[in-house]
Amino acid sequence: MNSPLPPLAVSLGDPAGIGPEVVAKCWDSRHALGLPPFVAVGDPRSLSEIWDGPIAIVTDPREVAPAFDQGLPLLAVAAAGASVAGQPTTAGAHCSLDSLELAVGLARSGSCAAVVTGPVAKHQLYAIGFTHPGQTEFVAERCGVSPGNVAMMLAGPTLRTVPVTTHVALRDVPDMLSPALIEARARATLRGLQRQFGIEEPRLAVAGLNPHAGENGALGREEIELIAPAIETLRAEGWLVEGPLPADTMFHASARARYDAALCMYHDQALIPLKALHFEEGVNLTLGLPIVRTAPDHGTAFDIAGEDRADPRAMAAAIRMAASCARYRALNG
Ligand SMILES: NC(=O)C1=CN([C@@H]2O[C@H](COP(=O)(O)OP(=O)(O)OC[C@H]3O[C@@H](n4cnc5c(N)ncnc54)[C@H](O)[C@@H]3O)[C@@H](O)[C@H]2O)C=CC1
Ligand SMILES: NCC(=O)COP(=O)(O)O
Repeated sequence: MNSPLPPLAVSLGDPAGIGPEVVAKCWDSRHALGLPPFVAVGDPRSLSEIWDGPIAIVTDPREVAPAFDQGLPLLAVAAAGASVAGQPTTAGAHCSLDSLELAVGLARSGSCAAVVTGPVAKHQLYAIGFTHPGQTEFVAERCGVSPGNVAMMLAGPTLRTVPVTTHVALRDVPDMLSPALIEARARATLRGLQRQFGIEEPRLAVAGLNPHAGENGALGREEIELIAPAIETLRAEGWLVEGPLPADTMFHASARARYDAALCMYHDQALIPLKALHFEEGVNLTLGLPIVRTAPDHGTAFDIAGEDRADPRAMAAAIRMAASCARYRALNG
């Protein structure tokens, strides 16, 4: 018989965002949503302000499984100052970073099976001196992996996408692209499909950067000079890779059936199709790490925080996917 996984660590994200609400709703519906034991990591007041359910304060992940049916287990990280939903503060940004740090540490130590990160506001973090583009790169660094060697995958029921460049200005994208970066993201994606999803021979579709994938160089030369050479290298290594494909025709239903993941050149090229199809259940996961990390695809949604309107399904999908990837890794190494 398989031994049970340790609990998952779920950071609440920005205390003024919808992270606390969707985590609380996940706990409320844990049986219906099929969720394994998890421990929230963050500010208790961000929960009690928007939820009157039971909170079980724990100090050790080993207390989580026995407490899980009594209340939402919480490892407390207090924010300096009150937390008001919809009103982000500098203290809240510090709290979201401390919660992320603790949750990642729990996964790295093995006392939690995986980390699921709640939404943070990037501009709030940048304002307190956070130098990473996002949580993806922060987690990579904490795990001792170069940010270039991880992949930010957005996954839904019928589509998985990975942007080569992540949180950068669009005007900087062409200069950041290189065959080496495209190859590194592709390898992290392909190995992640094998290692976390059990797809033995993964198929990767690679998007072009320019309209019509450059139209033979008439509409841009990145496909010829950067993307096609990277694809050739990957094919020579034995990977099943096609492209560069025109991005506008690679996401309809019959095109999606031909690949396991789409490698895209920039953030919106990857995230628009995923969120258009699967916003309510989209999961962001980081491939290439020694730990499992997932997150819901949405952000802090300050515009609806505290109004009991936040949909918990993406957080639930992130928790389920973290558990399933952790189980797969535990069984297959
Ligand atoms: N993984 C993360 O930590 C992410 C963080 N962000 C951050 O979130 C902040 C806000 O970003 P936005 O682009 O406005 O995206 P957002 O996802 O926070 O909100 C976009 C729209 O969707 C709605 N929405 C989002 N999640 C929802 C849910 N679970 N239920 C119901 N409605 C929901 C919001 O009310 C809003 O109208 C930014 O500062 C960004 O940095 C954005 C995406 C991911
Ligand atoms: N748009 C995706 C996103 O913002 C997720 O970023 P990260 O904080 O998980 O790196």
